Amino acid sequence: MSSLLPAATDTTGTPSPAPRDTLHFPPTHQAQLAPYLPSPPNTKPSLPHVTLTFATSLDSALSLAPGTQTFLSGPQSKAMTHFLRSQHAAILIGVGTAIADDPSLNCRLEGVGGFGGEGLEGQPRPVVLDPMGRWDVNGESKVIRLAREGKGRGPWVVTAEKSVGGLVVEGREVLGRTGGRYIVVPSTEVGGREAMEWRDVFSTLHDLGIRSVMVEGGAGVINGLLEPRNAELVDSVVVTVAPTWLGEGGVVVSPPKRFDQDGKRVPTARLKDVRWIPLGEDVVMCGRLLAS
Ligand SMILES: NC(=O)C1=CN([C@@H]2O[C@H](COP(=O)(O)OP(=O)(O)OC[C@H]3O[C@@H](n4cnc5c(N)ncnc54)[C@H](OP(=O)(O)O)[C@@H]3O)[C@@H](O)[C@H]2O)C=CC1
Ligand SMILES: Nc1nc(O)c(N)c(N[C@@H]2O[C@H](COP(=O)(O)O)[C@@H](O)[C@H]2O)n1
Repeated sequence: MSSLLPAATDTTGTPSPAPRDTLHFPPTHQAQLAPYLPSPPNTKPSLPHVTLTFATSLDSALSLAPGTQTFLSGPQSKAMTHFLRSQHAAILIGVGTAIADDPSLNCRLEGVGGFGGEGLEGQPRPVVLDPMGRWDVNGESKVIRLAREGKGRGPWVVTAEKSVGGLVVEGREVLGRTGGRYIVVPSTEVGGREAMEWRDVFSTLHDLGIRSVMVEGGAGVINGLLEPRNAELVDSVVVTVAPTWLGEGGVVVSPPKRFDQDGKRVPTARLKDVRWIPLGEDVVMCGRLLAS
């Protein structure tokens, strides 16, 4: 992933103006994040670098209520998120987020493709984990519209073998036209759902050439990745903490309880190598998961 990207020019060599929603993240702040970014060589064979990142309230909520989108990040930390997006080959979200947010999942940082840069340089691949084929991806989905406008890539949708037969043809066609596709990952039926091992999801993405993944959420995805058995898959954690309490009923980051060999309750996960970076009214906390 690049840091200095060539400016897009028109046929006369004049730089094209960047869109109005273009974001800027200063180099001094970029340098503070550097230790947590993907940098080759990746030490995990056949797996990408994985960064777990999200914005949370002081009561650990990602949004006010299920099915709703809540803006927590201030302007500076939003620009930080887009800088992170520019540094990863893919952004992954769960289907709950795709349905609730209709997200853009592109990078709007100054200098990336579609935002002053050439082609799709620096644009990550959106990946939606949708084992049951619940996401109605269509021509009006924001991620598709942006891909059509050259401001992002077409999404890859990770689904279960069992769901393939039920996928609507329009979804397939819409994905195909923007360079997106469905990807099948092995799954096991658990309580009527198709559960996937995160190792299988990431190794499939690695097989498809993806060397770094920024996992943005939502709660189901994050809580699963914070389970001790998945800790070794996560390389960095970058959390934006916003100075607000959303109140009861929010969608919260709170991974399952953990017990030691004697059945005594212990913390589920903890970070090491922690750095706190104040950005506007928010604080961005970076770290690495302690091995369990
Ligand atoms: N503040 C922030 O930074 C962010 C906030 N959000 C917010 O989070 C909320 C959405 O969170 P949530 O509802 O938890 O949804 P998620 O986006 O976490 O999606 C959860 C779904 O993903 C699928 N999934 C997750 N893990 C697995 C697995 N191991 N194997 C197979 N499938 C899996 C399941 O789909 P299925 O149900 O089909 O089995 C599951 O129900 C929204 O309100 C959104 O706005 C989201 C991202 C970031
Ligand atoms: N960093 C961050 N801060 C917030 O306040 C958020 N609500 C989110 N949500 C994540 O970003 C996606 C929406 O942004 P785009 O439309 O893709 O620009 C959303 O789907 C979550 O993944 N993130």
